Amino acid sequence: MEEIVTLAQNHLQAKLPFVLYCKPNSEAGIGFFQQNDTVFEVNDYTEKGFVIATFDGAKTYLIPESASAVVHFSLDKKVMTNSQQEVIEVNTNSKINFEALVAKGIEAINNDEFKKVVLSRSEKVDLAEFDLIATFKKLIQRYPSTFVYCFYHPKIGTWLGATPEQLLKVKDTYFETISLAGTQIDTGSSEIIWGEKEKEEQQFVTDYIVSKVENVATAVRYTKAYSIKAGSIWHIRTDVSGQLNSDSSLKKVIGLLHPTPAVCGLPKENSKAFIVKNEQYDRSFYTGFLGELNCNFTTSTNSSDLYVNLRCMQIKGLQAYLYMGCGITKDSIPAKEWEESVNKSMTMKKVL
Ligand SMILES: C=C(O[C@H]1C=CC=C(C(=O)O)[C@@H]1O)C(=O)O
Repeated sequence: MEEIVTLAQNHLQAKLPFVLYCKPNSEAGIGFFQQNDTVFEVNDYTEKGFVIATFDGAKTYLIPESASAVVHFSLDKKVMTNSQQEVIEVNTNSKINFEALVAKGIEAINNDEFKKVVLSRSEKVDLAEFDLIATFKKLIQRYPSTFVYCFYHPKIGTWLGATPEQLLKVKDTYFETISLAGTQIDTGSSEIIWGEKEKEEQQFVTDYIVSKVENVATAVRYTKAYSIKAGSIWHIRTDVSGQLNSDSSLKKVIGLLHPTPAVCGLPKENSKAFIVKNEQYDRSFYTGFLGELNCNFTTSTNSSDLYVNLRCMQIKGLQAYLYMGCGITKDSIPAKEWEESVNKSMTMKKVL
């Protein structure tokens, strides 16, 4: 890991783009070190490299393999305990604004504008000091079951995160994706019980994904919903897989899935319009997607491995902008959704 730290620090100093990432439950990580500062964009999804796309689909950037040194590194994964005291400061204005936004979302659901909408907020945290690579290392140690990354491009920005959500994995015609929604904080109990609100919220995602992939694939299968933990947060998850039809391009499949009701809503267009109109900030790469495009850089085989950009933050100088969102249904309670967003923010706050 020390070699990669030096490489990344040199690239930072030279203002050259790079990305470091580590797949869920992996013993090794990968770094892409771009050799120039060109901004590359994905055109037709046949490109090879590391992709990062915005929520609104407006920008899909690439660190191309052809312009980069690709470096493998092993991880120093000493597991961190959660014993640290967590100080939760409540910003009253943010709470009032977020709860009002959620209430507006519930009202729109009651007016039949849509069935579900995922509403989010951004929180600025002032930092006394910040070390990008050290923070990335802390994310790896704390969240080994997630996709952890740190992305730097002098003309695009600095982002890092630890996401529990796969968007799409494709190898030849075989694909996998997941439906992830419903949140509860880990209390240490071995029995995880879900309320009807959370079950319904996750079922919306599963139904949407299955209905979309059935248009482009055969032999579609899905598991029973089960509980899964990321850091100190539990979610409900269903695994979906199948065989893509020969004319189902990556571009087509991603276009059908993204953004799923896990980060947008149902139906997609109405809920997206509500988000864009009412959230009053630009999600940018939060709830976009990122990962390997057309190459598994560990095995050098042709496959794609993409994740939804959750539990992430953008760094601007000595300020971190944290992003967190909550699935809103007719049964949502604004104060509970606020609390959920605070719990999600702790994923990032613990490493700052
Ligand atoms: C939108 C986020 O989470 C999504 C994924 C899992 C559970 C979610 C929920 O319970 O609302 C969200 O749908 C986020 O973490 O910012």
